[in-house]
Amino acid sequence: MKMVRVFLEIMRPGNCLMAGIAALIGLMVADSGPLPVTAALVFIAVFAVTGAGNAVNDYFDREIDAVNRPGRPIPSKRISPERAFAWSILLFLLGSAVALLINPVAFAIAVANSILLYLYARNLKVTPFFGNLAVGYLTGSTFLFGGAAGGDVGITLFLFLLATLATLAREVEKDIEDVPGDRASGARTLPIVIGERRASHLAASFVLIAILLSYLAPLGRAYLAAVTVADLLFLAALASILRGEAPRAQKMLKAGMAAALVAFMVAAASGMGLL
Ligand SMILES: CC(C)=CCC/C(C)=C/CC/C(C)=C/CC/C(C)=C/COC[C@H](O)COP(=O)(O)O
Ligand SMILES: CC(C)=CCC/C(C)=C/CC/C(C)=C/CC/C(C)=C/COP(=O)(O)OP(=O)(O)O
Ligand SMILES: [Mg+2]
Repeated sequence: MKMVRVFLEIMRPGNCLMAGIAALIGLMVADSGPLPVTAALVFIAVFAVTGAGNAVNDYFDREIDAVNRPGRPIPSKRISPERAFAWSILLFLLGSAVALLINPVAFAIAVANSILLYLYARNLKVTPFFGNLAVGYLTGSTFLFGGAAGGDVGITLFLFLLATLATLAREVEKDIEDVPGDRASGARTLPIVIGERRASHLAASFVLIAILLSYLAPLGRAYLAAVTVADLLFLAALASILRGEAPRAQKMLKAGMAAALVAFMVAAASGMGLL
């Protein structure tokens, strides 16, 4: 049982769940009456590919995590690097195969994201800003994947933009938080290259633009009420960013992202005539 649990733990199931929900929102925004089997395939594909990305990330990060996060599955020796790597490849293949059952566009996104997640973990992560850009695109792509499965990427492009901006801000704040360890290991992250102050101002601008754009969505009054909760959390995160409190800012940004998913679920439900 412990072995099964560590295979799930290395996937970071909380992130996989958020990503799967985002993809379902994209599906419901694109198609107000999706078939249950399509919804199941969308959720499974995104859950598997996201989990693969997290597992392969821990495989390539095992030396850094042994210092910064020794409790994680590989540095704590609860799973071998080889098994973690094999598990990630299996999940990439499973997620892409399930996406193939949906339609060719969904399959193309799943394969492209799988390759990008692998390259991020192996190389891209340590390149200034491009690593952040990759994670920002990948997070936003969950909505595009759901929209593609529903046959209309349309408005999911707007959700893609919001999610990418919020994730970019959070990734920059996580890099500011990690500057001591990254500097010691020679990683050239954005705050190390342009300075923490400029990097935090960039993160703040991403959050501000995302908040302003979130009110432009033609998604109904119930959505506006729900997204206000998310935007209040993003405003709190903005205050933390400007005060130089990166650890608090990145946690507040994740809370805002979760609240924003609820707001998008409200929009999808009202679009389906459920509200
Ligand atoms: C202003 C506004 C309404 C913005 C929209 C925010 C939104 C809906 C974001 C999308 C949330 C989402 C699809 C999350 C998927 C999973 C996830 C948390 C991805 C980004 O995190 C990657 C990160 O590097 C994981 O690190 P950690 O959380 O520390 O394990
Ligand atoms: C739409 C499809 C088919 C897949 C989407 C795939 C998704 C949602 C990816 C979301 C972003 C994500 C979870 C990326 C995984 C890579 C990752 C764990 C980045 C963070 O890693 P590090 O920068 O090493 O920081 P930590 O490991 O300390 O969190
Ligand atoms: Mg990592």
